Amino acid sequence: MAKTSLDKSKIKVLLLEGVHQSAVDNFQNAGYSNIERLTTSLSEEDLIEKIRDAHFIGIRSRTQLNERVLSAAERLVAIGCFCIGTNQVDLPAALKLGIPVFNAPYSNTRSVAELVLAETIMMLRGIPEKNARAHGGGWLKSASNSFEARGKTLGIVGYGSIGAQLSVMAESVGLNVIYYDTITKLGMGNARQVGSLQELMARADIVTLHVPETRSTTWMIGRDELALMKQGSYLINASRGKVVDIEALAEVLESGKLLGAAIDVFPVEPKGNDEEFVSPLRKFDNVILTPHIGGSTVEAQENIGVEVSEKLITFSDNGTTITSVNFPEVALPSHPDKHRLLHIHANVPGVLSEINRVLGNEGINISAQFLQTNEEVGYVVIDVDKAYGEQALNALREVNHTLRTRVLYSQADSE
Ligand SMILES: NC(=O)C1=CN([C@@H]2O[C@H](COP(=O)(O)OP(=O)(O)OC[C@H]3O[C@@H](n4cnc5c(N)ncnc54)[C@H](O)[C@@H]3O)[C@@H](O)[C@H]2O)C=CC1
Ligand SMILES: O=C(O)CCC(=O)C(=O)O
Repeated sequence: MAKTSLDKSKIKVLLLEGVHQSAVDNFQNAGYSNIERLTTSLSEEDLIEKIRDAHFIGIRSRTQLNERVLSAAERLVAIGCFCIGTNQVDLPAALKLGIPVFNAPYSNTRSVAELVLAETIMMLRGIPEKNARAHGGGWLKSASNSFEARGKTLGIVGYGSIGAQLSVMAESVGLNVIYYDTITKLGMGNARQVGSLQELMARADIVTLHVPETRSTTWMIGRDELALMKQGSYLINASRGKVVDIEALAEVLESGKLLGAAIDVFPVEPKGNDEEFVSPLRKFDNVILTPHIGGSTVEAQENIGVEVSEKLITFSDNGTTITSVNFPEVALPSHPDKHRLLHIHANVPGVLSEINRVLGNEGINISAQFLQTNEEVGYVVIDVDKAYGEQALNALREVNHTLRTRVLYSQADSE
C-alpha cells in the first residue's frame, strides 16, 4: 500500500449528504480509515468547523463550498462532488487555493432522462391530479386533458449529456423533439435544433430544462419566457432551482395556462430529510414535486460513489488530476522507485525556474518532471531519488507563490 506524506490513517475524509457506501468501501480498501460520513448537508458555520481538519470532502448538490468555507479548509487536498453539477463549489476560489475539484459527469445521466420521460407521460395523462384525487377518496375518471405522448413536441433546453439521452428515449415513444443550446449541436435521430429559447418556448408542448447553473442560466425562465408557452403546455425542471422563477411559474399555473409542471430542484432546498420543504408550488395538485432525486437511483449513486472516490484516491496516492473540473490536468505514471513531489503554485512567470534552482541548490537530482498550467495555477510534479523526500519538500515550500505541496513516498518503499 502506498505510503503518502501523511499516514493514511491520519488523512481525514469527510463525506456529506449521504454519499453512497461504495465510496466509503473504496476509501477503506485503499487504506484510508479516518472517514466521517453524514447524511445531511451542514450550515455554513458547522461546515467551517468540520472542514477545518479535513483533507478530502465529498458533497452532493446541497453543500455550498463558497470562498469563506474554503478559506477555512487549511488542510484540504481535494473536493469530490458526488454528482454532475459543480455550481455549489466556488471553482475559481478552489483553484486559487490550489484545490482540485472532481465530479461524476455521466453517472446519473440515465436516471435523470428516465425520470423526465416518465414525468412527461404522467403529466400528459393528468396523473398527478387523478392520483391526488384518489388519495383523497375521489374518482376522477375522465379523458379530458389526457393525451398520448405520440406526436407531441418535447422542447429540450440544454442538449448535453442528459438532454441528448432524453432526446433518443423521447423519440422512441413517438415524441417530436426540438432543442435549444447555446452551442450548435448535431441532433440525435430526428431531433432538430431551434435558433432561440423563445422559439422553443413557443413551439413545444412540453419544455424540459437541462442546463447547468451559470450566470447565463440563472432565472433564465421567468415571466416573459413562460408567457411564450402554449396554452395547455407543461414545464419540467430537473436542472437547477435557480433556472426557473418559481413565483412566475406559480402565477402561470394559477392562471391555467400550463396544465402541469414537474419540478425536482428549487432555489432553496432543505438541508436534509428532517427539514420542512417550503414552496409556493405545494398547493398545486397538477405539479409533480420531487426532492431533488433526478439522479437518486441505486445504480447511479453506487456508480458515483465509486467513480468520484477513485478520482480522489488517485489524486491522493499518485497526484493525477485527469478529469478535474477546475485544475490543470496531469496524467501521471506510477513511481515505484522514486519519491514524488507535488507543487501547486500561482501561475506567475519564473516559478518553474525557481523550483529547479532550489532543488539544484540542494543537489537534488530530478528524474522526471511534469508540468501543466492554466490561467491561475501551475501544477508541477517532480520525481526525485529516494534519498531526498523531506529535504526536497522543504526546499519547495520556500519557493515564492507556492500554494500547496505534498510528497508521495516511493511506492516500492512503502509496501
Ligand atoms: N436533478 C438532478 O438530480 C440532476 C440535475 N443535474 C443538472 O443537470 C445539468 C445538466 O447536466 P448534463 O446534461 O450532464 O450537462 P452537460 O454539460 O452535458 O449539458 C449542458 C448543456 O447545456 C448547454 N447550455 C449551457 N448554457 C446554456 C444556455 N444558457 N442556454 C442553452 N443551453 C445552455 C450546454 O451547451 C450543454 O450542451 C447539470 O449541470 C446539473 O445541474 C444533473 C444530474 C442530476
Ligand atoms: O444527487 C444529488 O444530490 C445531486 C444530483 C445533481 O443534481 C447532479 O448530479 O448535478
